[in-house]
Amino acid sequence: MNDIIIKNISALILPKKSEQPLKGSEMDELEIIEDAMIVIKDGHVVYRGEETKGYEATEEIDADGMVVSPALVDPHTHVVHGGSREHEMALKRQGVDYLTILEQGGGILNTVEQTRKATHQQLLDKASKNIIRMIQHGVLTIESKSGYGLDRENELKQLEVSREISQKFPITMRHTFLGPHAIPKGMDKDVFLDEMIELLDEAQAYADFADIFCETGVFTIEQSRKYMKAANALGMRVKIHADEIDPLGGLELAIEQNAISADHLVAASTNGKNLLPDSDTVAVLLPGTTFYLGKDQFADARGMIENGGAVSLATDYNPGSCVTDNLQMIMAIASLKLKMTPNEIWNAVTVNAAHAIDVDKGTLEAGDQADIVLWDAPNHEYIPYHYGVNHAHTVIAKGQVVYRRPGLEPL
Ligand SMILES: O=C(O)CC1=NCN=C1
Ligand SMILES: [Zn+2]
Repeated sequence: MNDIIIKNISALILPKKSEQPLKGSEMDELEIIEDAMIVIKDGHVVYRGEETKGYEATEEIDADGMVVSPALVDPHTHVVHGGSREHEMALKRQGVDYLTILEQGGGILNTVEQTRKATHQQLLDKASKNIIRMIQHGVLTIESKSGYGLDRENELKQLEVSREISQKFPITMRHTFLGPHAIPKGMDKDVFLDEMIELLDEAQAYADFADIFCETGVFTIEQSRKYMKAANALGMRVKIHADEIDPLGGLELAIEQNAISADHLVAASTNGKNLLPDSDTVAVLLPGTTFYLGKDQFADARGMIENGGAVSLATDYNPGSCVTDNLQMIMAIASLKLKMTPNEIWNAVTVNAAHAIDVDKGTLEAGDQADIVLWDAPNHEYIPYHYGVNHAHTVIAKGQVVYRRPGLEPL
């Protein structure tokens, strides 16, 4: 295991480690140390702060004036899935909306068909390409959902692939059972929901959380409550895809059921947003999905933050409603469309994202695992400002360099 000193850091970004997610005005606080260095030993941080003498290491990395931060955390992805849905772009161009495509047997159900056909190895090989890209983009902690199997065999297949990813790559993962993601063709909704509730007990051996898609035409508030109560009764923390398109009151239900996160929230009610600050629920906002669905209304991040809520960001990477694995792009959309400040954005993709999946990541304190990114950027505001490219220059996972941005081949 190399000992490494990273020196000549122009700006070292240090999100605050705390027992609770950052809420309200805390989200705009971000410690940044100039002319800094980091000392890594046995894969962990032993010193981070202003340049100082007295440390030695087998390897020195000259950050050459770059910005350095903890590696990013993506707390909401559907990265394990079969096939793709580019054919749906033609329907979108014709103005067919997301829920109509699903109602017609496409959307999620199209991916279910392709996921059920795929073998474990095929799903692993396909997801591995996205995981590598996420690592190259500075993301080393990832949440991965099932939800494209809709039966025991295929839901567990997805979760097994998800768990194998965490063995195959130097990343930290959290796994979510999203059995009630859609209703299999020809099945009664309540019969199917009871099957997924029945599966919770077995699924909790593979998954950290239980999640449900609460939306018009999918699962109602009452059905979602039934499922979340069953998961809570088993001791599983719950999540919910809530108020993505229609204002069903999913955020209120999330808070009522002590969900660790409520995700999407584009149509969250004022009542729900008022309950958020005093809850233990993190609002995970997915502005890339709003962009991809061609919607004008984005989640009210400003209202949630100014009201004292805890906000995080994620890609929602999936084959139909947000086809990007680039969390840096989400940082830019959060700046442009959610009107979040650079400090809020950095906290939303590090410490608050970590709280949304109950993992101790997103900080660089002594003792923390050395998951670190060197960014080819003049300052921390630059990354949300210059969108659509990868600013990561060097990625260090568990104290080992796992990615260095290549230059051009000799011309
Ligand atoms: O469309 C998909 O595959 C993923 C999704 N689930 C709920 N919203 C989007
Ligand atoms: Zn999702």
